[in-house]
Amino acid sequence: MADLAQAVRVFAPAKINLTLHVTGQRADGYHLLDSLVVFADVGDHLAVHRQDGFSMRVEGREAAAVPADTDNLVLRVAALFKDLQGARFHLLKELPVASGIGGGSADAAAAMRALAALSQAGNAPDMADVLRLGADIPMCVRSDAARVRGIGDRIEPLTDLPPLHAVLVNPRRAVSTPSVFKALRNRNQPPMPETLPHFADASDMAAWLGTQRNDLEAAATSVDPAIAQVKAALEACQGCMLARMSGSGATCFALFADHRTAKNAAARLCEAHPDWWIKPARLGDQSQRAAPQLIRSTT
Ligand SMILES: C[C@@](CO)(OP(=O)(O)O)[C@H](O)COP(=O)(O)OP(=O)(O)OC[C@H]1O[C@@H](n2ccc(N)nc2=O)[C@H](O)[C@@H]1O
Ligand SMILES: Nc1ncnc2c1ncn2[C@@H]1O[C@H](COP(=O)(O)OP(=O)(O)O)[C@@H](O)[C@H]1O
Repeated sequence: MADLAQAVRVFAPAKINLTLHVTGQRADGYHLLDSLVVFADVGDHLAVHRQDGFSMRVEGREAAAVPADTDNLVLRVAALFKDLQGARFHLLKELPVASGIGGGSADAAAAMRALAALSQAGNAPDMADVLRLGADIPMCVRSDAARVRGIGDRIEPLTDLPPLHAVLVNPRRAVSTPSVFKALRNRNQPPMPETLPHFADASDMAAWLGTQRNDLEAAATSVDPAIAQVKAALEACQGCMLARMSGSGATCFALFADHRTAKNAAARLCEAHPDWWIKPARLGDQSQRAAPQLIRSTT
């Protein structure tokens, strides 16, 4: 049998909630959601080496706000792996923290994919324990387009979505997810239709998305009014087919017909708002890109 790999690198793609309907609330306070989720070719990068004992280093443009101790979701998810003796993590942080695009969840999910490649089968943690760490983590493990219901635990893969071109914008202001859920007025909104339509192309899909919602948008905007400014700036971009907030904010996305139009819009926004985090992105299935890549092998 081949020896286990010694080290792998993994990409942790940003999660984008194209829709986010809040359909109820459980007795424990968690909200029931119905969300169409895709992943971006923008994200964090994690390298994981086998070693005895755990250690972590966080670098990159967005590293300052990220804990590098046992509060980091990477170390917290690693602690759930049975019999794992240790690992060295090196996180390159590109995604803004507490921004509604699941950065911490994406990192935790990337650590799970890496540790699955580095450890013996059977060591993997229970999904119920993972879900308690972060409701977004299970959907980020696959990093593939999905309809997500429950509190994030009912994941149905969506295979025939058209590729989407977007611009992601964060005003560089962290928004806390619990504070947004707390500010929510209506916790019982209608779900998406039981059967989603087939989309001929990106513009067909954007038109349908326009009939759906992010039910957290008003609550998040009451927590941080800068979200309204970000959304208005995206809506004013040439070729914008739809602008909406992702997750609990503050990141908003806009959809465009092609990558060139998205890149032009991003360039203009960068000129007008040099202090914002602005990225053109391709949205869809990132599962191949997110798969662990061997750094060194003993085989
Ligand atoms: C809103 C969403 C939509 O995808 O995304 P983000 O804004 O975080 O990216 C997620 O549901 C967030 O998932 P995640 O960020 O993992 O949240 P968790 O750490 O599990 O929960 C943080 C807090 O948010 C609230 N929470 C979270 C998920 C949920 N379905 N109902 C809730 O009420 C709870 O108050 C919980 O204590
Ligand atoms: N690897 C990580 N990256 C980002 N935040 C992390 C990480 N580990 C723990 N956290 C904590 O998780 C909280 C939520 O961050 P994040 O996952 O980026 O939010 P969101 O899901 O809204 O994008 C932050 O306040 C941060 O302190």
